[in-house]
Amino acid sequence: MQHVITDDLEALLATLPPDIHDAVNRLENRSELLEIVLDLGRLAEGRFPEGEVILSTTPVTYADLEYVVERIGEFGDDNRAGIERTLHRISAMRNRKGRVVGLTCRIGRAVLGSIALIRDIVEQGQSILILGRPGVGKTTLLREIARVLADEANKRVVVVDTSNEIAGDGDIPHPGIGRARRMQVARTAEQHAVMIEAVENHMPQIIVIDEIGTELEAAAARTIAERGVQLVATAHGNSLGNLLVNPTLSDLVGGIQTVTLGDEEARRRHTQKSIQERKSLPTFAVVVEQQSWDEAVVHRDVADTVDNMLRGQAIIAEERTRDEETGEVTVRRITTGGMDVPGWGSGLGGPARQQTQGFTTSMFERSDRNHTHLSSLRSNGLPGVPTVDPRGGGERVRNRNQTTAHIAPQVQALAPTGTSPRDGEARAAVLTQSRPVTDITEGIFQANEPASDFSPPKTLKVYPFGVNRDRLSESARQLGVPVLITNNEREADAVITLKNYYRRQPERLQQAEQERKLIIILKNNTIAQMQHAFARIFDIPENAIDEASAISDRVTGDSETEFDDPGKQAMLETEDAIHQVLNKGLTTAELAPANAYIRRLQHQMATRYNLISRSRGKEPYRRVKIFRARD
Ligand SMILES: Nc1ncnc2c1ncn2[C@@H]1O[C@H](COP(=O)(O)OP(=O)(O)OP(=O)(O)O)[C@@H](O)[C@H]1O
Repeated sequence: MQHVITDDLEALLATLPPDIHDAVNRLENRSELLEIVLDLGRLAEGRFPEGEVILSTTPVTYADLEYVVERIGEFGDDNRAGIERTLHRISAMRNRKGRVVGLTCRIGRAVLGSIALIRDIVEQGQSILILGRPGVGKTTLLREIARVLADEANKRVVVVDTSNEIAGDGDIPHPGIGRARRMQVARTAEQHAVMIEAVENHMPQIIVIDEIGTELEAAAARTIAERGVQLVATAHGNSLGNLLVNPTLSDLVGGIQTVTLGDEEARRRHTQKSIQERKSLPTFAVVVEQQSWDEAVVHRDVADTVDNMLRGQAIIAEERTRDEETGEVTVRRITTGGMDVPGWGSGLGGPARQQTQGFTTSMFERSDRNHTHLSSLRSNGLPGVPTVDPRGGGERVRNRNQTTAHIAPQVQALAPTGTSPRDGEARAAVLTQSRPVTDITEGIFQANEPASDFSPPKTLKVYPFGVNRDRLSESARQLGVPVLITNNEREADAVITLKNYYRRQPERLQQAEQERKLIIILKNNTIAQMQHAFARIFDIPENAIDEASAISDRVTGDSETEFDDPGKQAMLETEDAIHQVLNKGLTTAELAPANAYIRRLQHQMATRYNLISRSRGKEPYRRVKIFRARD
């Protein structure tokens, strides 16, 4: 599709002194004009992607500058102003007394179709960070992403619009953001607070934000991502590499820490004792380095790329180019330095590039291990859940309280494929159905289907219900399985939940069962359990899991104890109950008994969602009940 551009250029020209206005009107390539620059005592200039043109014959005067200032909106504390209902941005330079001595008038445009380059990634639901030099078109791309997600993907999108640049000046957002909602920010310094407010008050599925630039904003971004909301944002910096070494913002891509290895470990790794490692999971799973309107380099797995960068290994990225004439997007895999990946495509038994609906795309394998795995998936067809033990009979699975629950004979578990002490009882069982749901402890099943008939799609879309999303994505990433975590229960192929939730609220999963989705039940929120479940589904050997778990645990600091934390569990349950009341038509929800401290947190959370809450009963059974506020 060719781009459709709305630029309301006339509205900006009307604010300029008449001679400059006329000079712009005489330009042939006005539709490519980026900025008009007025500096006191100099000739006015027009900036194009290719260079500048002169727009006046006499130097700019104070009167010229005042002419413009009188016709535009008020300047904010960031020295930026706009023109109501347009996307233009006018930035001022002032002398030491505050008087305007220079103006940069940027022509804002809504460019429909500019998302083409990364549309597939945006729709996958991962958080995306867009980098690029000033003026490369980041805000324009962000605006189009907001519109497409709101209007075409029907998502609840909130734009946190610090300088009113994404949705334009004035209180009514520019149609360039479609149905996305916009929150204005009174003072730039409050951007981080508005980001959090957006999540707490307006239930967005996606938050769009221009220019994450401070530590507080980076921290707010992490909080938002941890709440399972997709973030699409821009930040200063041209590349993932320079963001990583920027102390203020490196947390966005996982951050760096120095660790000291023991002598033995250093010898084994052939490294020095003091090495640099990624500190945490990146807030943004994907980084897009925008190079121009039609070119970008995409890092689809930021965690992996950062790990490789820190180990001094070559990194592999995708270079995406959009053909201006045909609109077709081409994807090339490149290594550091922009070289094609040698041999890519040749050894995989498939074409190097694939053409789908005008989109030329490659296969997205990552490391060698995953590479092998995915290519074996291709040659053998996707494996279904591994074969059920032919001997039949029941299987005893220990539940949380170390008692044993008997699963009906139709519900069969796989013979264990290894006996690593790490997984022990956590090993996921693969179950067939025809059982009262309350009999289930942990396992994977699909309603009314023999387990062996289940064949996951090429990418398994998983909807987490009470399960920690970060750990889920980290476990899939480390195992190298094609799992996408979605916020949309309907589009999911599988629902992953905890035994506790499943026991207490099976009705939540009834819809998923009716739609014959795969249901994965974990005993608790640990990476080890998640990996075992995925391993079962994707037929991954045990040693790969143990290796991957060891890495994940080191990176995330994961441990059973941390996730058995009753406080965290209680708050997850509260969030879930609130979700039920707000979205599922329940009028009340009663929470499990909890101590006074947790009850206080539960009341606070309910208040943030404008719900009423009361404590009921006597200790130790005192519990919080949440009600929908009367309309
Ligand atoms: N795809 C496009 N087609 C036509 N014009 C575009 C396109 N993308 C951006 N522009 C124009 O390029 C200029 C710079 O774009 P934009 O403001 O989005 O850049 P930016 O990277 O956000 O800049 P900054 O970092 O300074 O905020 C604007 O005039 C915008 O209208």
